[in-house]
Amino acid sequence: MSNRSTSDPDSTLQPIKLLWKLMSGFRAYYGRAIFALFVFTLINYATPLVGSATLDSAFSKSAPESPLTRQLIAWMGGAEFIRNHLWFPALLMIGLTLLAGFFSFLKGRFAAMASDGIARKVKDQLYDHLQRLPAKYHDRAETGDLIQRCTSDVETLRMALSSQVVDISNALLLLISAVPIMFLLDARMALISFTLVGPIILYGYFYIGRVKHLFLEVDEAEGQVTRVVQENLTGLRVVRAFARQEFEMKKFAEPNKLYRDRSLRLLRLMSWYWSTSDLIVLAQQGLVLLSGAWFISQGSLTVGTLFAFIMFLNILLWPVRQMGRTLTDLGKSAVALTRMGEILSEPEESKPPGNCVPDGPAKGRIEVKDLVFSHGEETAAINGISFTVEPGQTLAILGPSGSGKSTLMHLLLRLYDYQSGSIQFDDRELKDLDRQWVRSQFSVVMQEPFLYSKTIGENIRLGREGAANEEIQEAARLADIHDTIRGFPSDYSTLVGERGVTLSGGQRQRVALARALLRETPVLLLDDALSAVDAETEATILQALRQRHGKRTTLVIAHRLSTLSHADRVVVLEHGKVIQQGTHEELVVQEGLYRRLWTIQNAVKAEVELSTGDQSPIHPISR
Ligand SMILES: Nc1ncnc2c1ncn2[C@@H]1O[C@H](COP(=O)(O)OP(=O)(O)OP(=O)(O)O)[C@@H](O)[C@H]1O
Repeated sequence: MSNRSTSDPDSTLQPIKLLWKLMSGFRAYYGRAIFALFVFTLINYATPLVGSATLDSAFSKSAPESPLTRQLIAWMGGAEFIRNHLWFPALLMIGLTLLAGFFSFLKGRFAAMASDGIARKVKDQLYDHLQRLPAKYHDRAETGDLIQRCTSDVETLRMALSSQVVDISNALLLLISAVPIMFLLDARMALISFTLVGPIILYGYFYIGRVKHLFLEVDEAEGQVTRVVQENLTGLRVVRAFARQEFEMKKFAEPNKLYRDRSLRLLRLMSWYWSTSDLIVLAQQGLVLLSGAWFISQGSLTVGTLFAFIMFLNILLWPVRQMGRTLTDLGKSAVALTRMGEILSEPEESKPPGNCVPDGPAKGRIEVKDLVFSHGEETAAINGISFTVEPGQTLAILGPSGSGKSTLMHLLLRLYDYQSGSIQFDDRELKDLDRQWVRSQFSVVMQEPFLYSKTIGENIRLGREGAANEEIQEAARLADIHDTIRGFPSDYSTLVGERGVTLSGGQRQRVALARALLRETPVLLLDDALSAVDAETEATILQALRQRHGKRTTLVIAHRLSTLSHADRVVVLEHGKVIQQGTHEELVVQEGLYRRLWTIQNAVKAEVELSTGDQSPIHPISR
């Protein structure tokens, strides 16, 4: 995250603190919303007071006891004038209601401007921060859960900020301002009116406190549903191929049921809350009505004052009763905020101040010495590897599955930092070099290349922004994919993915290779990058790469010896250790894994040639 310091890596930001921070830049909008709310509240109170003054002027012979009502009658032209011009208070009340509506609109508008702005900002920050988190974080994070935090949790927060913040201010403002006005009107009635307000608020507070944990549980259950759907959609083909639909449906039914059960439980508890608080509100209104009627019959209260109290209660009790729901939603928002805070408080990929950015491009010399790295507690994935690659040389890396080949590539890219030993890049320790600079010196084709839902041309251009079309085509030619692209309906403008062509595994690898070749960095890393390409195409690509030999350092991981045999040097890994090292010619005469693989692959080749009668080499195993 750009504006978050990395100095407090372990602190999980408190929701309130985080919210305050997120609100920066938008607090003025809230100020305006609260001002509009204040005016709205004042007008809201004026309407019943005008009604009360009108009723007392029309029906009461004597002047009302309340000095507030007397003053209001005087402002409105006196009891006589009001009695003879009833249209005037009617118009006044309509005007006041319209004005209240206008300020209510302003309040909503400013609050929405603030909440939408904050939601956008927090989404940007989350996205930005996720880009900067280390590979280790993404290794253990669940994608579905992250998506939920960045979408529905942000939406929960947005809703809270657009309505709940204003609702709470509204209720507080109403309560604070109602007390003096109601006491000025009639102290006895004011006391009676507030009898049950305290219990309503306390009841809401304690009830919500007790069911709060359920909000988190419902949220977690929703997260599980998202996770299962996301996993299922990602692996849809595997599910179909293994006829696992039945199993997947059961797998989905479980979290779905859990979500339903928890939501229902929450709903049940909340409906208890709502009905009970409704009962208290009704009891409060009944109490005011009954005591008002009693005081009127005793001649100690005017009809106008009772009217004003009934109106006040209507204005006051609704938001006070609503406090329960507002607190409920605030509980949800606090959970959502905490979940977002957990992401935002994750430390970014470290950027030690000592890391340097050398001038100009690297030469591409790599010297690895006694390198040790483990992903966690388990045995080291890289366990004391040493080798050297001179600038422009090609190093091939071979080894059984799980021997640490990809991990080695990831260490070179500084996706992880090694625990001991050293990697010298152009005679400087890799750990002392700026990560971004290191990555800018490497082009990489990963084991499972990722292409965006863009056009093929745009996907290749990602290698170098601003590359000319001719350069893109040249890279595609080198990767032997140019003719295939030409055959697509829209050439290089053909979309990849759901809305366009579905590329085969080999085609994807070649597009990714073209992207890496376009980058023209001092080092090229190919992590099993041609595994899905047929042998003939592979030979063509290797031939093209050989012609560029010496221009850039190349590290190539592969299982086919045909891919590896042209390398200047081959390193054979097993269990994270180098078990053999040398040129193809040296290794092929040495006892060991390389020779065994060589024999097996040659035997297979010979068998294929025999069965097809084809005497030409399938692919150039020897140089
Ligand atoms: N992100 C990770 N977290 C934990 N362990 C990992 C991670 N990535 C790899 N490993 C473990 O590290 C070891 C080396 O894995 P690596 O992917 O480097 O092997 P590889 O030689 O590239 O295998 P393959 O040829 O199958 O791609 C394996 O035991 C693997 O389980």
